[in-house]
Amino acid sequence: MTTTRSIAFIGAGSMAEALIAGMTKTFCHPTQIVVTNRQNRARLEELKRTYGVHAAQDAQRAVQHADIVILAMKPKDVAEAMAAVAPAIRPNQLILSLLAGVTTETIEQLARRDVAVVRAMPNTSAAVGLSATAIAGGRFASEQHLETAKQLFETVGIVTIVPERDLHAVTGLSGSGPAYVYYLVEAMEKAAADIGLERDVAKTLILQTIIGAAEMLKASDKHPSVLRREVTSPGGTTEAGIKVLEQYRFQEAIAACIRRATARSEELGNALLTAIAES
Ligand SMILES: NC(=O)C1=CN([C@@H]2O[C@H](COP(=O)(O)OP(=O)(O)OC[C@H]3O[C@@H](n4cnc5c(N)ncnc54)[C@H](OP(=O)(O)O)[C@@H]3O)[C@@H](O)[C@H]2O)C=CC1
Ligand SMILES: O=C(O)[C@@H]1CCC=N1
Repeated sequence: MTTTRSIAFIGAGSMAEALIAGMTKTFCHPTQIVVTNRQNRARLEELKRTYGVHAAQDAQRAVQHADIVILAMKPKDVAEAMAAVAPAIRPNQLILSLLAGVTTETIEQLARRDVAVVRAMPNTSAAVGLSATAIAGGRFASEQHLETAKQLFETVGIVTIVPERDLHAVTGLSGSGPAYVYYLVEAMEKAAADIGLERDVAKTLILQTIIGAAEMLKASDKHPSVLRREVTSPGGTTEAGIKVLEQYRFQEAIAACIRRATARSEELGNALLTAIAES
């Protein structure tokens, strides 16, 4: 654990909290972190109480004293947030952005300085230390900046470094990915109720089925389609069930979903650029 870094969060929502929970275990001491937001003072106090971090209302001051500035507001709010803190940004800082769709170039532009920016796409499983995070460096980010970002995100799961052009796809795949799994679980729970299973029993069975399948995928070298076939006895129940999924074009629906989420990431970045150009 380093003793020299100080970290300012601009935005104190669910992703900020998930990161703080991980970072304060091995990356830094809670007192090295200061959290800021737009207006919700009670939320800052809550984070202060829970994790022992500092809470501040003056974001510019928080940024002035930080080595790492973490942007954790929604993409639509970043221009306003950066306008408030840009005067305090120094060239030797690292700006770490969690924002879906927003490029490092846009962040550099909003910072009004040649500053190191690393764009990251974690997911909400960071809250339990199991995020799948991808990161990419901007024009002024060095190997060392990427390494620092990697270490930071490793406190909440696994980290892979990708070219920035891949981050829209990563966002559509693993950034939004937990929601797809939850949607499947919702569907399974509804189906279980329809076929008359008691709610708690169904919930336990579904959860263990998901965990078991995920562990199998992790432990085995086999392709998912092979693992699927191993469940599927000829003329059995699985075959009958999968045929229905095929009739409903399940795999096509998933592919379209991920493509659309990927395109939406690009749209969020472009919408911000338009808003900046018009302001
Ligand atoms: N949720 C997810 O699954 C994931 C989200 N992301 C990205 O992480 C970012 C944060 O998402 P999430 O934590 O879900 O968002 P939340 O809505 O939970 O939190 C947003 C935070 O931003 C603050 N904020 C808004 N405007 C400003 C401003 N002008 N200045 C300072 N702070 C501001 C809000 O403060 P206040 O309450 O006071 O308005 C709030 O604390 C997003 O950009 C998203 O794309 C990335 C990966 C996964
Ligand atoms: O839905 C969103 O825009 C954010 C980014 C990835 C997950 N949640």
